[in-house]
Amino acid sequence: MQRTIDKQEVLNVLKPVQDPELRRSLVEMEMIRDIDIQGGNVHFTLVLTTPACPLRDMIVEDCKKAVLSLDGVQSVDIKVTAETPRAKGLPDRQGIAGVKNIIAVSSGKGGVGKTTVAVNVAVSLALDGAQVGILDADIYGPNVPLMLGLQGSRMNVRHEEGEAEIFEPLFNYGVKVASMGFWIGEDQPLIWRGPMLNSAIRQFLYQVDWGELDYLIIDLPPGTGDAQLTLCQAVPLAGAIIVTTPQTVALLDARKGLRMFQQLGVPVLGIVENMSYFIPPDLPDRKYDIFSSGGGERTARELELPLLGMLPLEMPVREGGDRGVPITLARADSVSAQAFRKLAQVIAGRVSVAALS
Ligand SMILES: Nc1ncnc2c1ncn2[C@@H]1O[C@H](COP(=O)(O)OP(=O)(O)OP(=O)(O)O)[C@@H](O)[C@H]1O
Repeated sequence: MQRTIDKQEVLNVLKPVQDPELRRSLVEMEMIRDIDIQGGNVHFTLVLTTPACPLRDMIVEDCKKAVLSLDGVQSVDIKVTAETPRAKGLPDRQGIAGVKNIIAVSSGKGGVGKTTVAVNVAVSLALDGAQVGILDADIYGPNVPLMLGLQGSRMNVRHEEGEAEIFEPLFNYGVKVASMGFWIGEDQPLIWRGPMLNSAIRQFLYQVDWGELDYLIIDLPPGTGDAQLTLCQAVPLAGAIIVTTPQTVALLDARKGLRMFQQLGVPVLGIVENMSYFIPPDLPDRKYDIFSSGGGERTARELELPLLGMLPLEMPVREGGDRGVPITLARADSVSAQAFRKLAQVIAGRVSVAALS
């Protein structure tokens, strides 16, 4: 005879199961919902804190194991969904309605792959099911349109009675995109001066019709100038990421960036080391440390920041960027694509931890 299992029993065995990153009980965080029991078959919904949860499989396995330990349970069916929490941020900053987490991607100097990281992280989050936007604030060289296959596009502007102009973002590969390049033309050199720059950036933050977003990625210009200051002071950032390469000079630039964010009260999520090692196209199983190894780890240690990921230098990354098809889509099984997917999940995990702690 089948024993009757009740919901409370299921909740009781699930109580000790924790989200390993948040280190809190799934039950206490109300991540277990809609329990339905049909004889020995238990169904429920697991609501994660990000669609890009890095530990999703592990959490599902832990839940299954716990419920199967209950006497009389024959099968466990778990539907996994996600509700991304909203970043806290300082009270004097004005959030963007509908946008839960704003993440700035920065670098101390140009050419380290900041835009490549921003674009591939955005696409990776979208591939995991998140609602994602990217704001190209790199006014001195807006490369996001090129890398997302939107070169030459223009943003539509809506004028509503008595309202400010509203810009409609473009959309490609699951990502909403706004770029200075859609406005001024990618090849038009522009000299931005303080107040003009300030108002352009504010328009891009608050007058783009972003809709509902789990993550808005901002590709900052390199360095620590006016644009970075304006942005960091305007919106409540969930966090900033500093992209570096392994050379020792990069450490100095990274430190400057870190200081700026700290002074502005912006949490730094960690360091991303790009071009960590080289994978030759004809020998994809080989790895060469061209810039000396361990630079990113050393930088992260010295700055007391986590190293969020190490990305290889691989030709298809540049080719994908130039062709407007990010490596995460163009060569989804490549080492680089896998590294970007993992990086995006690590970032999403950190953002959730920060929002809920
Ligand atoms: N991991 C990588 N492997 C191969 N090529 C890469 C990698 N990362 C970036 N690149 C290439 O290096 C060049 C510079 O990258 P990117 O434009 O992303 O840098 P950036 O830091 O945003 O530069 P800037 O801010 O000066 O515009 C691009 O051609 C890009 O395709």
